[in-house]
Amino acid sequence: MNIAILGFGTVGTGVYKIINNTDRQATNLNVKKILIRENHKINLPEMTNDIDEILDDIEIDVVVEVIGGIEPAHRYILAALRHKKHVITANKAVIARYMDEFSRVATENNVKFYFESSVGGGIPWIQGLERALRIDSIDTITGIFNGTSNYILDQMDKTGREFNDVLHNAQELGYAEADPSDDIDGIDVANKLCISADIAYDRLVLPDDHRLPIFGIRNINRTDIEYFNQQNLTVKLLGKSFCDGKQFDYAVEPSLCKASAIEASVPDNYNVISLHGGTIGMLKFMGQGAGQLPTANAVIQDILDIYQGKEHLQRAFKSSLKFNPNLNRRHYLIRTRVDVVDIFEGYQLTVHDNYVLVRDIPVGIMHDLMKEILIIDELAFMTCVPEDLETTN
Ligand SMILES: NC(=O)C1=CN([C@@H]2O[C@H](COP(=O)(O)OP(=O)(O)OC[C@H]3O[C@@H](n4cnc5c(N)ncnc54)[C@H](OP(=O)(O)O)[C@@H]3O)[C@@H](O)[C@H]2O)C=CC1
Ligand SMILES: N[C@@H](CC=O)C(=O)O
Repeated sequence: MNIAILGFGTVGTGVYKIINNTDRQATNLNVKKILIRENHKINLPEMTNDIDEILDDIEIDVVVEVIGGIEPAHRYILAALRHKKHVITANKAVIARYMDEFSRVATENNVKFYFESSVGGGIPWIQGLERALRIDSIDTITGIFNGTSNYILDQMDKTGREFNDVLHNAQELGYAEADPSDDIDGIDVANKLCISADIAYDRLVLPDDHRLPIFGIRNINRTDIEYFNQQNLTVKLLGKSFCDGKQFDYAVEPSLCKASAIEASVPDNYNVISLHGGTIGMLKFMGQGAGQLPTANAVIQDILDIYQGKEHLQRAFKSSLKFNPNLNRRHYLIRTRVDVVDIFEGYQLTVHDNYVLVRDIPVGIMHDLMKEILIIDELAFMTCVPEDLETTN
């Protein structure tokens, strides 16, 4: 099979390396063309600056889009599908926005659009989710979906280093997005949770929906982490969605995990993503959620699925499930210099050192109120607290 790689950065280079160095099934694959930016120097025979050279090459079967971002990735993916080429992409930002359009155009042109690497890097999460859906409805999707933020929190916890210092490391290791704000503000998790919910619920959940509760780890500091540690708790950035058959919710938020929770001990750039289905119960998928070779590995698994004629699930996005950001209520710890008594009028508040515990508040309302607090105190931080935690008494 002849392949074109669009974008020769961390993941694109990884795909090229694995294909050219394996003695297993990927020996049936050949990288024929690599698209690089117009102003970049051509230093490999496969390289070109001209997308049309790839689109018009009838020998190219598969286009791997790993440029990232929305445009021109969106345009190139559509053009490749319309030129009857299968498309594989790791680009969750563009998939989360255009999953329905890509799926429809792929079907119209009788080609495949696969994206295993877009959620959970090297973890076979999409495949696992699709398999689970053959039997069960999924009522829970939850987990650590971002390698960069997990690496930052884990390193801050283990080494006591500062946030920016560790973020810089994550960038050097190839984990972070071109704009790392996406990693630390929860946007990347939001994109991945949208893709997962699209598949699980057969309903499009668009990341631009301003009602989605999304809060990242930008404001966490070492003192927060030390305080949580004293209580034997570990903070993780989680994506969460629950469905009761008629409605679903959705949240991206820092969450405290007890030492006994699997999530608490997920290290470095690893992710753990869970689903719950009626007959299978809870299923957890763990592996490296970011990084060159694990991500490239998942890209190549998709190519091999096409090579072997393996069909992935097709969704029509026809479900009438309603989004309700306040479907669930949780407890939250907030660190802020703002007097929050009036803001949380009607809710039970307890002061714990520099933190205020708000009990039993609907998730969507909590996120909306936190936006108000951030206008006055831009360094404020909040985290969800386990329901049965003793300190909440
Ligand atoms: N890194 C990871 O661990 C993972 C990444 N992903 C996703 O994979 C995609 C690629 O990520 P990654 O490889 O890390 O990103 P990089 O920034 O390392 O690579 C992207 C490459 O594409 C190039 N590029 C940008 N625009 C164009 C263009 N118009 N034409 C040709 N080349 C272009 C960039 O060049 P330049 O440097 O000059 O901008 C860069 O070389 C992203 O969507 C990311 O979200 C998914 C899972 C894991
Ligand atoms: N920046 C992302 C890369 C993989 O999706 C992450 O850190 O998880």
